[in-house]
Amino acid sequence: MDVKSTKVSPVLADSAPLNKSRLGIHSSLLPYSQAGPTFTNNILEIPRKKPGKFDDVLSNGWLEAMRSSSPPRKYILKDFTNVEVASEDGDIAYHAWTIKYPSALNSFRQIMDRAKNRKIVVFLDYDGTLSPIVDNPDHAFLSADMLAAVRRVAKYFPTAIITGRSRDKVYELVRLKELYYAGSHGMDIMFPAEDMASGNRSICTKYTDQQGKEVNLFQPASEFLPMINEVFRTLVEITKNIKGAKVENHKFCVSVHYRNVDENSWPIVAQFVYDILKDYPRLRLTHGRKVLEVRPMIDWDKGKAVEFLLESLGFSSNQDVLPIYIGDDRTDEDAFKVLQSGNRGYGILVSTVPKETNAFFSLRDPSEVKEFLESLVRMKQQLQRCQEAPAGQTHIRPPASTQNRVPAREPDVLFKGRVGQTADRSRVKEVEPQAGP
Ligand SMILES: O=P(O)(O)OC[C@H]1O[C@H](O[C@H]2O[C@H](CO)[C@@H](O)[C@H](O)[C@H]2O)[C@H](O)[C@@H](O)[C@@H]1O
Repeated sequence: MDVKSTKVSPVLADSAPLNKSRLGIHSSLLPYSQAGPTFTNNILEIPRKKPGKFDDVLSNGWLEAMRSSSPPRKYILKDFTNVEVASEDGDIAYHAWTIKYPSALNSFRQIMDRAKNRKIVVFLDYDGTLSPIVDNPDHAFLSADMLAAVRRVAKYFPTAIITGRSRDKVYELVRLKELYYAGSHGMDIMFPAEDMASGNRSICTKYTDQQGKEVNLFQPASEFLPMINEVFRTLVEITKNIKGAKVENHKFCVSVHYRNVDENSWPIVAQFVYDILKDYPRLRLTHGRKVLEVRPMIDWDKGKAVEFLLESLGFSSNQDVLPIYIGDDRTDEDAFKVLQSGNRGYGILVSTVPKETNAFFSLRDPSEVKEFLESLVRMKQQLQRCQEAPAGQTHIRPPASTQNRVPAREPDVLFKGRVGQTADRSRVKEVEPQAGP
């Protein structure tokens, strides 16, 4: 990772925005916010817009991306096979997709073979990966079982959560001190000072946390803090009359949720965000699951955060480590790409529907994520027991939950150094570039 260049500035060259803010709201948006969208007889009226003027968001692909962030049940399988197959319940399509992106549970032995003599490092996304997607982002809690699984996995493997949420917010939801946390899509990383390998120390800010512990903070977008706050306030104001819209401040990025907005009003949400980005050329958009995310235009993402954390843990050598990243979202693709390049590790996409991805394996939903984490723990425990067992009694069985998923094989073939299957990179297509203003 080129963190050194980051030290100078990770910010892509760009002109500064015109800061004409008044009352905390960008002045170019005041015509909207002063009059504001209003409802007459339940019909949303937006004063400044001419009828039918959503050309920007129609032509730049935003609306299409917004719709595809929640794929229809009847999914057309055409991107990854030569034939078009329509499946009423999605099962056939899903099954065909898992040939290309096999289940990480079914492939557990393969993953463990690859982990031989390597340190597994676990990276976890939060929403849609550890907690199921729910309508209200404030109610995205971890189940007690998932919390226990994450706690156990962190006992045996370095484990980090990398999320689009703010670091504080995700910590409030997880509250496990033994994890590493990267909030704001990796733009806010906290790392215990004493554990940090020397390389990255110089680009961090020292900070003493509430418990008096020294931590290092890496915040490559810190100069954007006032701008993000201003954009947050503006977006709250201009969307306040759009029923169901919700704006969240995640410190170095802002989320505009449209999950609970009537689909007819999605163009309005999109146009508001689009107009903001026109006024703040140093900000950009990424699409998440029924959420538009406004973030600084800096060369930093979840993939860069994975590299930063691996280096901070002292695992810059590809040979010593097997990073596993589990995520469900488009923003997780940056991390999948990093692991895919040079066959460094495994990305695992969490999805109940077929999706084009840079991940290597798949899992259906958070309950399968939990099962996978538990399998990692059981495998590690078995290994430890083996190491303590008298010589000659070192047979290892895969964890019970994955035993019936793997093809029958001699139990001790595992960990005998069989080379793990090499990634067939030709199968992976580029993901759609994120739309910009
Ligand atoms: O990187 P992540 O941890 O996956 O965070 C991405 C976004 O997650 C949250 O929104 C998503 O989950 C919500 C709760 O299930 C759901 O209501 C929403 O529709 C999803 O987009 C979070 O609220 C966002 O701010 C994050 O950016």
